[in-house]
Amino acid sequence: MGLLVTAAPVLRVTDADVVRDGNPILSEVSLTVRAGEHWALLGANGAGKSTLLGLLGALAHPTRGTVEVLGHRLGRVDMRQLRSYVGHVNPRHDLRSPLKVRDVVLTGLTNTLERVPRWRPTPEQVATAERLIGLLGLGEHVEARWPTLSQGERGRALIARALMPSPRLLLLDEPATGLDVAGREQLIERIDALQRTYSDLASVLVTHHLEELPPGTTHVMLLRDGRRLAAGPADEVLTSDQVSKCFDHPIRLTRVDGRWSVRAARPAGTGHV
Ligand SMILES: Nc1ncnc2c1ncn2[C@@H]1O[C@H](COP(=O)(O)OP(=O)(O)OP(=O)(O)O)[C@@H](O)[C@H]1O
Repeated sequence: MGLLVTAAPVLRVTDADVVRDGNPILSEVSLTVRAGEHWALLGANGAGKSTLLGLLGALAHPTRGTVEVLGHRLGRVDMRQLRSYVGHVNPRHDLRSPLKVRDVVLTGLTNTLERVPRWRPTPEQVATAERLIGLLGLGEHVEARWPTLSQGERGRALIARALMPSPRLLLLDEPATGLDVAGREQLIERIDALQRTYSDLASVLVTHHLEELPPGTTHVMLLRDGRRLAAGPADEVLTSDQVSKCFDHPIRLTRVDGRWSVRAARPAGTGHV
């Protein structure tokens, strides 16, 4: 354990800029993520969250500055190979064939949408897939076929898939989008369970909804207009004042039982009696 704490950070972004079509999308963003930390990237629509997640997942290079993923500097390393060590959960998983949940999860080992012809998992790999399916609360759906799953079940199956290669880093891009309240709560419960089970795993979750933050969120970065507004331990960064600045709206933030909730702050004298 001690070794891991002092080892190279899982992610290190230093003064990164991203410019697309001449427009600055990210400016001077720095971020260090260490083993066991669970970060949330928060910001309004268009703040640059997905662009930053793309750098962290070795999907794109910064225009300026440096990005190190698992100790490897982007630009000096085979991006495809590096990506296979990062668990990146993309809710837009364009699987067409009716694979069973177990097989979908096993495609995390080949990093493919479909099962690779003639590739056969070992009994240990099948056991790992089934254990992860259980951890994500899908034990009763091991044999279920992809098209029959609800959106929430698919999302959780994709997290199990991303965990198959035992990544040190898990990236979650708006995992609760489109879920009803039960689906969202089941997702959060399962993310919480996996963060407790894999204590060295680091994660970065992108969202614009503070209600979606798992209670184990340790750190937060607030992005506004492509710039880092604040970053650090969750309880220091998530104040009504800073979140109001981030979303450019007066917001009152509360935390109950580890979960956050927000509502618009009303000017004094306008509340209901
Ligand atoms: N390839 C591109 N060319 C030009 N502009 C782009 C490109 N990609 C993204 N942008 C712009 O960069 C800004 C940040 O986009 P990004 O998707 O990173 O934001 P986001 O915070 O994830 O937003 P959302 O919450 O809406 O998903 C947006 O204004 C977007 O229109």
